[in-house]
Amino acid sequence: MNEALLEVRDISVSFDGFKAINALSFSIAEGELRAIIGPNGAGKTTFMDIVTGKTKPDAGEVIWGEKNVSLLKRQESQIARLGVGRKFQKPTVFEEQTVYENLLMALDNDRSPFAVLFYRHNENDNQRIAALAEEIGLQDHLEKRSGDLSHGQKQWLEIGMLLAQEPRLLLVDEPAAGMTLEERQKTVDLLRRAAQTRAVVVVEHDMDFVRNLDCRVTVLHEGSVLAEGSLDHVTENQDVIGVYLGR
Ligand SMILES: Nc1ncnc2c1ncn2[C@@H]1O[C@H](COP(=O)(O)OP(=O)(O)OP(=O)(O)O)[C@@H](O)[C@H]1O
Repeated sequence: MNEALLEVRDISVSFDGFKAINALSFSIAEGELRAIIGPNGAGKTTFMDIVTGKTKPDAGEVIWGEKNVSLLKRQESQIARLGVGRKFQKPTVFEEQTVYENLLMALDNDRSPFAVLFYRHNENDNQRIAALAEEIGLQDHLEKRSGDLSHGQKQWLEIGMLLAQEPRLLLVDEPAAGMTLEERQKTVDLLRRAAQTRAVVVVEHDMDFVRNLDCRVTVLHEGSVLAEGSLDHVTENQDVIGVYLGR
């Protein structure tokens, strides 16, 4: 019986002989908020690529959910349907559409082609969109063209679009990049709120942001876990200090 929502076991991957991920093992619990930090090239993005099926490791296992499903045998689209959502660094909202329309498109409505043909906005969708907009702090911008949103607001909209699909695990890559201080604080609040009902894994370089997330931190270095625990705990670790100061 596997109690973790996601477990990576002893995974390795090499690119042209260079080990980007080296016997990496760790797990994420259901509903957990986790930050992953580490210097450039530590393997953070490659880890996300492996979980989402974009990159297949040379060795190891990636185990998902209470049924211990192996994600390595699944394609990217199947992994997304199993409940893994990924937020890339650059926002990719539909700029010409309003906030409302972007959220509507993202709703995971199971409609037959026939139903789509006769689709009318229904009260249920409207309520879900209102709740999502509230969750991402865009409730007063529903009719705004998405291209006119600030960088931070676009990022929140994209997070909202991912939440619309009700993932059990949300992977977020460097959300603080390019944000104002105020936007960062709102993003921290948003991610902490999101993690109340699902697991959220945040890759981030900004240490103030990570501190404000106030969650367990995993430090990656050369494709393995170097340290894990609270931010205070890992920043006192001599190996971590050495790596960050460029030993
Ligand atoms: N497709 C690829 N082909 C060759 N090398 C790659 C590939 N993807 C990643 N790498 C290398 O693997 C190592 C790990 O990269 P990765 O992007 O996962 O690190 P990271 O921790 O996300 O770094 P950063 O903080 O800079 O985003 C790097 O040395 C990178 O150059």
